[in-house]
Amino acid sequence: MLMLSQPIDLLLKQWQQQRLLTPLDRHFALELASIESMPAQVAADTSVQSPTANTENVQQPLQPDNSSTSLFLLVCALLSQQLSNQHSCLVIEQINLANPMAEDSHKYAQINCQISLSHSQLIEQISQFDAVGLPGDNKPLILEYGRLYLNKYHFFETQVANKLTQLASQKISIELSQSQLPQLIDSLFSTKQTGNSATIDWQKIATATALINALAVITGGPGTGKTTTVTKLLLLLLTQSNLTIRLVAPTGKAAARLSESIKASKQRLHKELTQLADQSIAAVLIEALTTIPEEASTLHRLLGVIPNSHQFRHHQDNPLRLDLLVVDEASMVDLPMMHKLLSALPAHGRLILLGDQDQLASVEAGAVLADICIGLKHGQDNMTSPASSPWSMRYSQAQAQQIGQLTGQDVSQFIHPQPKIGDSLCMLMHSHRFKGDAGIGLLANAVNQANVAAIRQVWRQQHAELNWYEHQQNAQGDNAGKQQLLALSVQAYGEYLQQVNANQQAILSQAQQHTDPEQNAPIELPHSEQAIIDSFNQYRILCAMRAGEFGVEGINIAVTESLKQARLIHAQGEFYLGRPIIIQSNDYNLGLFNGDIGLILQDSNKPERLMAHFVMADGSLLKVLPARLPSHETCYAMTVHKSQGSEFDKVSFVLPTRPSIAQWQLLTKELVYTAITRAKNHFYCLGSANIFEKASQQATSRASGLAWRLWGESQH
Ligand SMILES: Nc1ncnc2c1ncn2[C@@H]1O[C@H](COP(=O)(O)OP(=O)(O)OP(=O)(O)O)[C@@H](O)[C@H]1O
Repeated sequence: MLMLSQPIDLLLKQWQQQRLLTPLDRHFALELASIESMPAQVAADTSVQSPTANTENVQQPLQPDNSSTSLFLLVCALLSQQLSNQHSCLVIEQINLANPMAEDSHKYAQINCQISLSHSQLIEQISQFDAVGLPGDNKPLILEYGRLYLNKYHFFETQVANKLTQLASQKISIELSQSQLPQLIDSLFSTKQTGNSATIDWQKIATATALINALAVITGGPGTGKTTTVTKLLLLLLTQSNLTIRLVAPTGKAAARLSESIKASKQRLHKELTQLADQSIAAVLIEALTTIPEEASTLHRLLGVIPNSHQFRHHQDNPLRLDLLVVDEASMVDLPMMHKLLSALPAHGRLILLGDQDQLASVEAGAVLADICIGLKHGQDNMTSPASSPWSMRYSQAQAQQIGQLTGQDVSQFIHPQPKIGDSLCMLMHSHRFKGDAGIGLLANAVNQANVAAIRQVWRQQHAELNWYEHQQNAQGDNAGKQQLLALSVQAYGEYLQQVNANQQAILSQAQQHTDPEQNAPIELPHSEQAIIDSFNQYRILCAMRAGEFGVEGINIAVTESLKQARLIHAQGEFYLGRPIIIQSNDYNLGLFNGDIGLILQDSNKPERLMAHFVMADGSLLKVLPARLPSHETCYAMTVHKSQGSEFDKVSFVLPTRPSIAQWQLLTKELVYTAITRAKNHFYCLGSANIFEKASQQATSRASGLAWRLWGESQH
């Protein structure tokens, strides 16, 4: 069955040493082998270094190995490797039989293992193992349609698919003859605002979608009007009935931004409504507008964290008390979290998912939002070029008809014989932020379509809002691009640090005037804490990598040094005035979570004391003594992953100079797209054209059966 250069247990160890497997992957395989009642000499822990383990780059002759134990260990190691890389399962057909442990990008890897079976024979062999069962079996591994799962992930995936399909099938009936809804919709979506009455107004259709379906998934890139649309549709829903609505996002930062966006959108809408010609309609809408909630919380807070437990207070048997849940930044929600969220939804609960399907997938397993949307990829059936295929809606006849009645929009061209969950989906494609020929929008689109010619053209056009810093040596032997990046960063963070320093000066001069602290009047500071935090959030350096000179670690050190030289910071101790920090673990007692960003500032109530200042999801300010902070690091630069759900006026994106094989796996088009779309007005990139272009062509693919469960055979 196998051809091996060494016994499998030694090979597992070798792959671990070569970092193709993690220690966990290897132990997972060995542990399962013990359940499978494999021979002791193989199943036993072989963690002691074996003198025969061959890690040299020498090709050993392959020997046949027909033991099912060896095959089982190999398959378990491959499954665990997939799970470590955020896949939900191992797709047997995708195993490279000629060299199963070789990485895709590592074409010349030495061959030390081959599987001498066809994929279908391999599936048959795997199904014979004791530890492998069929869906519903109480076995550690589940094999279904050629996908091998850990039982737990199979359960999550089937539950998520079932709940989404069931929600999508729940229609909300509207008695149109007695409803004011069509007039209300018309009043909210005037042609003046959408600009062009001849084209389809997808925001209007997204609104109708959420009015008539218990599940609505509204997706689109930055500035396509997701928040504007959801505000309007909440308004319409609230004119119909009193609903308990909750707004959530995966992180505190994203929740705070959702709150801000909803508030801003309500204000804009209020202004528009006061100008409506029909005063009676305006009165109905303005009244409902005031009842739209503004406060958003994190998913964790909504579900009720139980400290030191993976369980939440709300679940299937203690559902959430709400009628409608709006989840923003849904692309960040991983498979286990989506399962927990859907299980906690009450039976009558409606769900609206908002997000950008093209952004980075969740940090943990799965790519739930992308899997939900994949059925809208036109031409997906032949899978020729999924990255660049266009999106196309997929409606049932009844849905198209109802949309027509509610909005006056004709979507009959999108009627599909097998709409599946398509009736619940609506994609907004027109960005109102990056208008026409704005460079950031054009670059984001070109990357999204993995279109190298278009990427080159956008850079050639020399848009004012796009700047390229090349990794190249200058006469002094320094990296010229990096020097430019550091100069820009000193200038950009300089504005924030000048405010911090101006406050310090004000405090010092006050202290000099009043030597008796008892007599100190409250100090009038030139800049409020909020203004300082807003100033810091104007600019951010986003790195593709964590480690190395051009990773978060190296860039943070370099920026700190440059700011010191510019005398903008006086970084003597660990906690110096103005140091930005990012939290790296959850502290439920303090209410701080992984990814929260804080600034070390003087406490306005007690200026002699430095405190870490955080803006919470509800917009309030949390001050924490530095000594009490959970693990954290400096945050002039952060990873693109951690920047999801945030936006900055200016963004610098840093690519590595010579990525390793492992680093190449992280350099994907979703990463580049996410970095670009964090920038509102200026995008700077430090890199090399070939790395930028190659990364833009690498689409993330997460093995999962969710798309197939939701959309059927064409996504198999
Ligand atoms: N139909 C429209 N016509 C004109 N401007 C619009 C329209 N829809 C939204 N906008 C404007 O576009 C901007 C972005 O809208 P909005 O915040 O709703 O987008 P979003 O998709 O939620 O963005 P983000 O990706 O930042 O969450 C806002 O200034 C909004 O007023």
